[in-house]
Amino acid sequence: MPCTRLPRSVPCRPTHATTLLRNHRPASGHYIAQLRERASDTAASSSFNLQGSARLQSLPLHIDPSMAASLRWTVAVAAVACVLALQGAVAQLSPTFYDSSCPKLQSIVRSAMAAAVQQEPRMGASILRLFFHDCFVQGCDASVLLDDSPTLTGEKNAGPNANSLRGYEVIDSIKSQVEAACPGTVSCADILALAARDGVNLLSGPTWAVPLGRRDTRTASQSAANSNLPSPSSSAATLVSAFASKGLDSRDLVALSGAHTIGAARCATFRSRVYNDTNINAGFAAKRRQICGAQPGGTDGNLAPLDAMSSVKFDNGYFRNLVAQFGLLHSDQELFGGGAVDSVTAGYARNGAAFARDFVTAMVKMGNISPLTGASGEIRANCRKPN
Ligand code: HEM
Ligand SMILES: [Ca+2]
Repeated sequence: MPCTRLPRSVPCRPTHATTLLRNHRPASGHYIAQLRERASDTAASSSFNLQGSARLQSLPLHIDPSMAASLRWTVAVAAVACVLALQGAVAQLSPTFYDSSCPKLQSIVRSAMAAAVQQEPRMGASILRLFFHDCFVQGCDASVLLDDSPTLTGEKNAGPNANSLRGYEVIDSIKSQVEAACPGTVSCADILALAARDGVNLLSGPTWAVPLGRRDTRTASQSAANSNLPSPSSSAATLVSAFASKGLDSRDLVALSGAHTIGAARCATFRSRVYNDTNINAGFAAKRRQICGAQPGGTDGNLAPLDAMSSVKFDNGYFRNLVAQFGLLHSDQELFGGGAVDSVTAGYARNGAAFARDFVTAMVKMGNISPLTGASGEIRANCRKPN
């Protein structure tokens, strides 16, 4: 007798899901309908991630009930998804997360970013970097956007961020437009993810569907910002391990470093390279020394483009620079010149489309670092402070 009725008392719990899988026989659509109902009940009554429930609900609709094998497979998938969602074992972000709750979201972000980039092209770069510095510290949870307050030490004054990160007002302005359209619905963490994507695309880079559904943290970690964010003096091995500790491999490292195809850096971050490194084009080093004096101090804030060829165009110029020893940061040049990732860098220098493809994949991966979902965290009203 196929299992056609699930007692209402059976919750969506790991043990029960295992039982479900073991006892399951080719079943009817009725069974699936109950499983769906169970999933949405659970969603309503617990911290079950709503996206997980949406996924469960859409699963069986495409199944022909006469196909016993696929039906069994569907039940297995649904049960496993239920287990994982309840355990919070998988981050369940989805590009359609706000489709019904905030249909204008993507167009609001896009047009605000278009205005910001038109006013100052570098802003596309600055917002992209904000997203990186968010994701590497406690995950993509908008911790980077929190201001210091008497009760909270934020990340903005951490070494890698102070006098360096920029673009906070652009995020504030997008947030207030989004709040006006859909109050209390969209997280600052998701706004940042979308704005970073649009900044890249507005500077002629690729575009992609951004998985959404992150929530905002109530805490920040200045110490993690100081220790997790790689320094421009890092070696290749240090960079590889910093990225590995975030679940990103060396190919992701190289692709994501391609973000330095746009934007600028301060002398404070590349002075030592242009005065001391030997793996640098001599003429290029001499030119950059003219921007920065030999001593720290007055010229620390002077800027040079990270990509000498085209710092407002998202292309593969960054990698072509590296192959010619025109890397601006010591850490940039570490990605080419006798190390383990040379072949990846050279590949991107030859093939801009391959870079764009891998950059998108790596951005989605980076955006998946420890998001808060379900009932964790909150939807901040103001990106600068917890509710
Ligand atoms: C691999 C390790 C990385 C290191 C050591 C590094 C370091 C730096 C440094 C020192 C600057 C200049 C900051 C300043 O002068 O104030 C910078 C700028 C920038 N970084 Fe990175 N970065 C890394 C990876 C990334 C990643 C993964 C992204 C994004 C996916 C990124 C995006 C940017 C952008 C867009 C800028 C220019 C920002 C602007 O013009 O406002 N970086 N980075
Ligand atoms: Ca964060």
